[in-house]
Amino acid sequence: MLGRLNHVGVAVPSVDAALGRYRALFGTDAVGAPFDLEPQGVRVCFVSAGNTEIELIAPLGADSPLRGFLERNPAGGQHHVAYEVPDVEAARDAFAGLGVRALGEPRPGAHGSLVLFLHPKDMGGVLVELMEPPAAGH
Ligand SMILES: CC[C@H](C(=O)O)C(=O)SCCNC(=O)CCNC(=O)[C@H](O)C(C)(C)COP(=O)(O)OP(=O)(O)OC[C@H]1O[C@@H](n2cnc3c(N)ncnc32)[C@H](O)[C@@H]1OP(=O)(O)O
Ligand SMILES: [Co+2]
Repeated sequence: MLGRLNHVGVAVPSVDAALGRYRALFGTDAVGAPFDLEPQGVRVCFVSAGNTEIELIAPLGADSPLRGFLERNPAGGQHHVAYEVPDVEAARDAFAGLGVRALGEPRPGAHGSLVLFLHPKDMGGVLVELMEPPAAGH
């Protein structure tokens, strides 16, 4: 049901403040440029980690889905894992058949392709992001 691990989401209080640490950990060239994804309520920066990526995310706006997580974990922490699936809606239906709840509707994510989240309480305590493979160049 799940394909390649695309990224690991790491919540931080401030993406921009975290960049120095990630440049030291992975090298300057591995760290992309931060950008705002307002419809998803997050500021994002991707860090290349060889066979996958780290997605640094910080809250953007009062209704950000990260607010509760950062209240519980003020220093930040590992937030979600994102797996590629060929068709997000088909995957949602397959998971629904297993009793796994989707959170909201499919929406364009940080790579421009459709993403959808599965409830951590139905996934062994892990917030799982389903994402369609990004187009070349994303
Ligand atoms: C889309 C852009 C980008 C991309 O890759 O393209 C992103 O990845 S953006 C990532 C941010 N967006 C989201 O996370 C959207 C989906 N998330 C949500 O809808 C909420 O964050 C939700 C419902 C997972 C959690 O909401 P909230 O923090 O308000 O907490 P709740 O009280 O409703 O939590 C219920 C229950 O779940 C546990 N929980 C919460 N977050 C996580 C987590 N990240 N990992 C594991 N478990 C989590 C929480 O502790 C509660 O447990 P309980 O035992 O009931 O206390
Ligand atoms: Co993500």
